[in-house]
Amino acid sequence: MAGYLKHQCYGKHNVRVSKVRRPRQAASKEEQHEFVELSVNVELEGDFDAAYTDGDNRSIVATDTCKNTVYGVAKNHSIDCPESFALAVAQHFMESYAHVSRCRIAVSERVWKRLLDSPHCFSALDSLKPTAVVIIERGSAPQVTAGFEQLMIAKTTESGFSDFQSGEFRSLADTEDRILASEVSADWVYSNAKADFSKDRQSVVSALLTRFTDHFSRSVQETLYLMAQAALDACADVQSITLSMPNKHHLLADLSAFGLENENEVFCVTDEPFGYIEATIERE
Ligand SMILES: O=c1[nH]c(=O)c2[nH]c(=O)[nH]c2[nH]1
Repeated sequence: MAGYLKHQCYGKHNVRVSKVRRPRQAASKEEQHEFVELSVNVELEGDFDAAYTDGDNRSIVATDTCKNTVYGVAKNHSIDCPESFALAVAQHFMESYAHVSRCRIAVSERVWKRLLDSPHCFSALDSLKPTAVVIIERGSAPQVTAGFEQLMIAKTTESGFSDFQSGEFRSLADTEDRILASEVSADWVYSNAKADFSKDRQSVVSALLTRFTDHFSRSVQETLYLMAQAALDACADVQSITLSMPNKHHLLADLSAFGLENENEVFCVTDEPFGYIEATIERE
């Protein structure tokens, strides 16, 4: 054979699981349901070389078993947040299979919110998607990363972009008043796995949003940096945070051909191409 097996990793992706909790209200006989839905990626590394090189499957935990493990852990544990569920699944694999050296569990949540006051009807219109990744290497403490995707935010003033490089291909004019819109993704890394994940999640999101509103933005880059610093200030257990803030352009529509003035009122919304802006801020 011309090559050797340098790296291998396998598991099951997009294992979708939902869970209903049916606590009975003390005061009434009505059940007030709670509903959570997660999509889970399982990846295992370890002593599986022979399956690749010799067709020897004896060490393989079937990906079907990986899928079933997600359902089993969902049955045996309450699903309080993506972080604690990812930890429980990762710990299950590490405790059950001594030849697994590293387990990575990535979870993303679809948030179902109670519809009106119904005890059992929900809607999932909310855009923010909580995420978590837990990695356990044998002999090391779990490494927990929490985050979210698809947080749509915009400000219709208090944003400008000026004094940037002039060059052969610059056409964009300086502006002191524009729309700033983004679909934010965040990942924050914990310094330990014993943090209060649910409380910290609320604090991080609230700090990010508050900072977004409270200043004149000179660029997406500056706003991203200020938001990330606010998140670190809000949560002592967070070691670093990565924010990705694509600039979803709202460009002033040129209505001059129709004899119409456009006083920062009507915009062309473009999905593509978009500005890509990302940074990681690490606690000093
Ligand atoms: O906040 C911004 N940062 C950029 O780097 C950039 N580039 C651009 O065309 N518009 C913007 N806006």
